[in-house]
Amino acid sequence: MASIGSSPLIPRCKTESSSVILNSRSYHYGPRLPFFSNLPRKALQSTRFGSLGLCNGLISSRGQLRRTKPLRAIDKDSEAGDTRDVSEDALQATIEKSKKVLAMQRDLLQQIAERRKLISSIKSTTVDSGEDESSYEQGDSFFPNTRIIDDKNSAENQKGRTLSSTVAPFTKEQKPEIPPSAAIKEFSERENEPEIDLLNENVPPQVDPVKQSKDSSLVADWSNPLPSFLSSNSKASPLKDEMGVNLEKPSLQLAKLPTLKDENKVNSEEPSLQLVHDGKDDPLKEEAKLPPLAGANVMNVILVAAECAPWSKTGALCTSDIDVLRVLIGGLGDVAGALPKALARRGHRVMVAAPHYGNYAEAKDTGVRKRYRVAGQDFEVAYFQAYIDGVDYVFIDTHMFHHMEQKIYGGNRVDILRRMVLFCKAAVEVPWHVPCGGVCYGDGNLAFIANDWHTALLPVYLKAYYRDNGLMTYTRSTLVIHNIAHQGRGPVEDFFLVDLPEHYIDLFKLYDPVGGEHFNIFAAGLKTADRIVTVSHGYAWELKTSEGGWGLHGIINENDWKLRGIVNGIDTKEWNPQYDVHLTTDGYTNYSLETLQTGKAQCKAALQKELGLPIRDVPIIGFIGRLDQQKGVDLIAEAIPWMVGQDVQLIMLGTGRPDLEQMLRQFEIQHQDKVRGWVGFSVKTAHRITAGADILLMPSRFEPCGLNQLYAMNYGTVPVVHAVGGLRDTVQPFNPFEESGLGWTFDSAESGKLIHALGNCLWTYREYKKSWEGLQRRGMMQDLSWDKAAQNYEEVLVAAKYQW
Ligand SMILES: Nc1ncnc2c1ncn2[C@@H]1O[C@H](COP(=O)(O)OP(=O)(O)O[C@H]2O[C@H](CO)[C@@H](O)[C@H](O)[C@H]2O)[C@@H](O)[C@H]1O
Repeated sequence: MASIGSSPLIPRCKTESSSVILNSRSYHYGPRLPFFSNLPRKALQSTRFGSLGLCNGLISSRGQLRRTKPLRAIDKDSEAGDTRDVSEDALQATIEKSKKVLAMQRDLLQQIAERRKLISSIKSTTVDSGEDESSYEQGDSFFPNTRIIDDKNSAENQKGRTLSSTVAPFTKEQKPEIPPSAAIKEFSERENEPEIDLLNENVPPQVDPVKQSKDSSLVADWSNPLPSFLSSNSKASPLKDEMGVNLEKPSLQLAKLPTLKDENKVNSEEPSLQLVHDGKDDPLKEEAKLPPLAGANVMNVILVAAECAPWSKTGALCTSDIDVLRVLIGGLGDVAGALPKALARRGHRVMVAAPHYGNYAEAKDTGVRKRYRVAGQDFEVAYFQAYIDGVDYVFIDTHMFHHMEQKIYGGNRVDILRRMVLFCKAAVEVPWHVPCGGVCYGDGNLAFIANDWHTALLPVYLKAYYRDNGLMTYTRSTLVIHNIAHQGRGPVEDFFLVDLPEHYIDLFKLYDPVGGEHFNIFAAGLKTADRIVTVSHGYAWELKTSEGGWGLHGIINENDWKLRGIVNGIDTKEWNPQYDVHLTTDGYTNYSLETLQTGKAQCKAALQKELGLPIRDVPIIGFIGRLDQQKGVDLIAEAIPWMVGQDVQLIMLGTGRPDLEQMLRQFEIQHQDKVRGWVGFSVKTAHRITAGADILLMPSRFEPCGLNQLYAMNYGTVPVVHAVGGLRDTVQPFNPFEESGLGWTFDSAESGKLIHALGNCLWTYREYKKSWEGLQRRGMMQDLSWDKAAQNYEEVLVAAKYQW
């Protein structure tokens, strides 16, 4: 016989007269707790009065004991020392009343069960199975709450404390909506609560079904923008107060039931659009294994970046004079294109806010218009919005951004600064103004992720304009360092372009031997952000050194407590040889681990053909990247005489410094049969080189993370890298004795070292085919996806959330 008392959510009170374990200390019952001990044993047994009384009339809204009218009379009498029997009529009335409540309760449970069944059947037609079900017991009559408790405390729950089978089983499809971590957390909170064991299955918990169904609307609390400790999970929730501790959880579980829209996007706040982007056409979807969800950590996240693939990703020559080096960013666009999707897959509601450089077909004008003042001038801003792959994209439109996609960081220093000021001012208010799927993000439970100096003003504005004034109190900001070499430097007078209170100037002032006393946007952002992330562990360490910190190492050391290195992932949909859209024409082919040898050979021949190189079996060395000091192109230049003496082909794709571009052209002219120097920015060619080359060269002088080596390994292309920053983190050196490792590394930025590493690599390619294949396969078999990184980002965002 199932007992309602089995639900761990329902405080247990053993009601056999001899074993009543109510404890006045834990329940605050009041001074005369054992009043019912005076009741005749007969009355208790025949009417189960003890249970009814306790559970139906004696537990107050705060879980305290409250007395029903008849009991009060009894109590009074007993106080007076009168031990007369309880009035039969009063007892009967109480019993009748309780039966009615019980009937209503059952009815309600039935409704819950029906809803679950409906959802399960919908899910079973739309969701792929294949998940490991072992951790989700398939008990057929368990209330969800009970199940989770069972997982945790199975021994305890062997005692038959299960709920009536009117409730459908907790199916695996429901897993995303009832995150184990959340449930376990709630449970552990409850473990400390007093327990009352209801042995009688006829005893209803103290519930007002009308209220309960009304309070099912607490569904909104799951996505409540308030921090979770202020949300309905709190022990002090109104539900608990009104209905007794034991009834809150069923409502919440009901609230977390998946809905149709949730099927298509984990983000439960998005309405109809969910169905539109269900990813049915995505060939990867079937294979994609759902990562664990964020559970109780779910929050609203807005990633703010000056570029976002595929809409904007820098590649054109930058003529900026705001940075120490006149170079481009490119990897930032890739990260802004991929990390948000991974965060959304974990269940967060995620938006990317980026400038609207061109007319993006997917983005629709929201009609929202706002005006922002930049350096004394008003600018009107429009917001365009799209929803793709579970992510909201909000493009901030103003005439300053138009047609800048080829020169995102181009123009004179003041122009760039004005663009970034306007962008950050507009971005920080996006959660207030821009409805996505009809609902604004709001500023509660909100985390901004700003990226590099371009958006380092955002944490500063968040503080100066809002948090200092009691606004956006629950909003947090994390600043990601993709490249510390670009800092947004200028003369101190630039401070007056950023429209901040005078006393904020100190945040921006920095002195170093390179710039003297100057204005430094990155410095202010690093100091103000709640958390700092950089894109690898190695780079996190380098940033703290005077060589790697580029003048900001002092600030970074001071803020070390909030710095964390998280290695980038890659977009395994964009960069996957099996589905790469750039490998479907011109003789290229898609390939996988199984078809690696034939597929790659075909891509190699296609690449040679496309670039006019001799088509033969010779190692192809590739290089893709910005042509600048960072990427070590000069080391390649020094090694060229040695390289052309080898039987190899070298293909370089890049754009950047004019002198280095010229050098590329020159190499090609001089070594027509061996070298191709492609000056320009071509995503298609980058993909094709990655697929067709055997070796990818990355002699970067510094490399915060590096994406190309990750792409290369995913395509079975073996990297040869300078062991710095993220390159050291991600390319374990080949060990021929153990047949382990992923590529070759060299430990200082010297052409001799490069040649040595590359020489060993070529030797292995030619002489040790098995080892070579092992290297390729190990590279391809890694999980390079963003899922792990997204989980780490989530930890950072959660840490920021609870930081005051
Ligand atoms: N000519 C060209 N044509 C086509 N595509 C081209 C190209 N030149 C570069 N790319 C592409 O641009 C991206 C550059 O990625 P990197 O990691 O090298 O980034 P970058 O140094 O710009 O970014 C910074 O941010 C990223 C992201 O955090 C860090 O990985 C990195 O270390 C840091 O310097 C890659 O997708 C690459 O294929």
